[in-house]
Amino acid sequence: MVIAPGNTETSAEQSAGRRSAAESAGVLSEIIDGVRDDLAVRRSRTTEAELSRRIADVPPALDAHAALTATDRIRVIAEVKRKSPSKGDLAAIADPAELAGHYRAGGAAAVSVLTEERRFSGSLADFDAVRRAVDIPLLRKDFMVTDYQILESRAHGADIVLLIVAALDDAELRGMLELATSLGMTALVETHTPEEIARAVSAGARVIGVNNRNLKTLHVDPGMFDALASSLPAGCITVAESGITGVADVQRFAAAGADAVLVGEALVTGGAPRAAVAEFSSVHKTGNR
Ligand SMILES: O=P(O)(O)OC[C@@H](O)[C@@H](O)c1c[nH]c2ccccc12
Repeated sequence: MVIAPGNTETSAEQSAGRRSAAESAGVLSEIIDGVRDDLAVRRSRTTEAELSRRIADVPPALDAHAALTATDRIRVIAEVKRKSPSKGDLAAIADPAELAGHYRAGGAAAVSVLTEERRFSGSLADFDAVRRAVDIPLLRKDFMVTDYQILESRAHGADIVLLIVAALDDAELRGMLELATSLGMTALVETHTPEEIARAVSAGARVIGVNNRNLKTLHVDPGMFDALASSLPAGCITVAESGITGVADVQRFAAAGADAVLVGEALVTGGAPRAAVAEFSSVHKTGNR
C-alpha cells in the first residue's frame, strides 16, 4: 500500500498528540493509580452489599444545594487538608473535628474532607471524625473512579461528592452523578476547561466547580474561574476552587459570578480558620453571570 506523504504526516502528528496527552495526564493519573490500589484493599474488606446495608442506617444526606445558595453572600466550602502534591506538608491537623468545628463556627456552608491517603494524607477516619463533629453538609474529597466510592461516601455520611471531569469518561461521569443523586447526595462536578464544562453540563451537573489548579500539571492560574465564567450555564451553582489566598481573591470570584469558593491552604495555614471563614463568607455576590 502506498501511503501519501500527507497521511504519514497526519499519523505522526496523531501519535505525537497521543504521547503528549499521556504525558500531560501526569500527576492526576499517578494519583489515580494509587487510589485504585487502595480501593482494591477496601473492596476486599467491605462488599458493596455491606455498604448498601450501612447506607440504610445513616441519616439522609443534607441539602447541599440549599446550603450553597442560602444567602446573597458567597458561601465557603472549607477544606481539611494536611498536605498536597503541589505544596507538600501544609498543616499537621491533629484534630480534624476541632478544625471543622472552627469552620462551622465561622459560618462555612460545607466542610470538605480530603480522604486520599498517599498524596494528601487524608483518610476516611478523618471524614468520620468530622462527620461526628459537625451537622453541616460534608464533601468527601477524593478521586472518584468507580461507583463503589460513591456508595462508600454515602455509607460514611457524605452529603456531597467530588467528580473530577478530567478523571472520568462521559459514561462514568453520568453514571456516578446519577448514582450520587439517587442516594440523595449532591455532586460537585469539577472542571478546568470549556470542553470539560460542556461535558459536565451534558452529564446533568447542577453544581459545577472550576478548579483554578490544573490537576495534570498542578499549575494554578488564578484567572481561570473568571476566564471560564461565561461558559457556566445560568441556573447551575458555581464554585471557584483553589488558590484563594485572601479576601481579595474571594471578592474577585464573587464579581465573576461565583456562588461559592472552595478553600484549603489559606485556612489550614492562616492560624485563624474561624475568622477567615467568617471574613470570606461576608463577601457579597456582586457578579451576574
Ligand atoms: O488549598 P487550596 O489551593 O485552597 O485548594 C483547595 C481545593 O480547591 C483543592 O484541594 C482541590 C480542588 N480540587 C481538588 C481535587 C482533588 C484534590 C484536591 C483538590
